[in-house]
Amino acid sequence: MATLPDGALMQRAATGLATAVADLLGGVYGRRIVLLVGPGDNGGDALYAGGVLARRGASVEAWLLADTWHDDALAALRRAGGRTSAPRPLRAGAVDVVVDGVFGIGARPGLPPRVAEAVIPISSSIPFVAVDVPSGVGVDTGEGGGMHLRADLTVTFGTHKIAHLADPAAQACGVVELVDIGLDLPPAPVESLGEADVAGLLPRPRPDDHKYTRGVVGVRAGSATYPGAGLLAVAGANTGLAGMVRYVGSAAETVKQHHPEVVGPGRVQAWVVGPGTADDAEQHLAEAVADDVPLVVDADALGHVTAPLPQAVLTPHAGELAAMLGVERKAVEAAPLRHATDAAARFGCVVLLKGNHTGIAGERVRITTAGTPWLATAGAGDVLSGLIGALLAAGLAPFDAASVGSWLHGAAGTLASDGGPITATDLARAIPRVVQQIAVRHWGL
Ligand SMILES: NC(=O)C1=CN([C@@H]2O[C@H](COP(=O)(O)OP(=O)(O)OC[C@H]3O[C@@H](n4cnc5c(N)ncnc54)[C@H](OP(=O)(O)O)[C@@H]3O)[C@@H](O)[C@H]2O)[C@@H](O)CC1
Ligand SMILES: [K+]
Repeated sequence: MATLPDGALMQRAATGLATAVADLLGGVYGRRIVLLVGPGDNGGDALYAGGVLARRGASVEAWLLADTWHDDALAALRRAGGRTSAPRPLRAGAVDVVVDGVFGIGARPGLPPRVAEAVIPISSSIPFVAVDVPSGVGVDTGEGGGMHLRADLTVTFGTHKIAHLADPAAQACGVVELVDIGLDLPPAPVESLGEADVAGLLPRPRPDDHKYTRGVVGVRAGSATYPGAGLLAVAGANTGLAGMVRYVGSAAETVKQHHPEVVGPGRVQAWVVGPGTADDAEQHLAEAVADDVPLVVDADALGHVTAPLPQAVLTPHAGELAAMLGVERKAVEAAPLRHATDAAARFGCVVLLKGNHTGIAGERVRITTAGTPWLATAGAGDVLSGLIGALLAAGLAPFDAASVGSWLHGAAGTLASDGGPITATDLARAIPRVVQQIAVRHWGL
């Protein structure tokens, strides 16, 4: 900022914001726009963007929701023909868009009563565009906590903030659009893999490979009561990413019928332990740990993790993590990243907390944004643990195996779903197709 003329970054931000609003509205002339304006530069961005839109023929009114505001930005809006007005209830169709410029990266979580009173009587059918973040969310934690606004589109600047990635705040952002304002940024404490990152991390078979050099993954899952969990964990492991899959458990007959290439007990480079193992979970976990290879611990086996497991990836959902940490499920859901990080420190390993945006805590934090809400279906977690096990067996470090596995799982869900419902079996079948698309796009095969 020191090297740029005063206000240059804000002008870039406001121009990007105005363009995004115009795109959303499909035009500017004659559109009716309300700006919710707070005391800081976030309100300044909204006011400057309002000025740009007013010049292009929009009717722009600013609701000043704090005792102070960005003076120069308000003057610019006025010069362009915009006006200020008092908050009023807005019925459906009363205006075309509301722009939330109340608080940005300077926000404390929660909303003052004056803002809440202005916003509550606005019809939920009017589109909201958040400037930088929906006001009131925990910008640097993704935690929801108190009251906050929700957006259909969030226009952010320079880089994504944790609130755009981590639930529950991420769910309040709608579609997130990043405007490049030319910042030079340090390494991020939280990362989100994209397809090219996954392409760089995925194990790639070499010409001199054979099945054993590509890694063998062992699956300890399923029981007489839950043979399906064993089958689905095997389906996730048996997607071609490792050289071979072994199965150990009481669903061996069913597994053999569905997966003729899967073999029985023997040496493995990684274990998957837990899905559907019921009463056998503790013994399976003890035997897998005794092998001293990396392992995925899921479902029934999670309750038997008491000591640190340095080579493990734990894959709980919110309820399982709550039980492991002795807290309420609600507490985990309100602050998933914090609880995953706590668990990673406590159990000395990588913790992958499943959710809308899955969080992976290890040496750093990664958040998976790939996926679809259709993935919330029985057995999808079993497929994920099998898949991560295969990546461990293929030689990825636990943190990479968990985050790459989670990304592939999300992408396979999206591909299989194509906008409609899916089963865990559809999901597993789509994994090789996702890998094939990555290979074609990024490896030049
Ligand atoms: N930096 C950059 O690179 C660029 C930044 N840009 C833009 O600037 C934005 C950041 O602006 P900002 O720093 O002025 O803070 P902002 O969020 O507007 O508000 C702070 C004010 O709100 C108040 N307040 C906060 N929470 C509150 C609450 N819950 N309840 C009540 N009051 C609360 C807070 O009060 P205080 O905490 O001081 O008591 C303070 O007065 C950023 O998001 C982006 O839009 C771009 O233009 C380009 C480049
Ligand atoms: K905002």
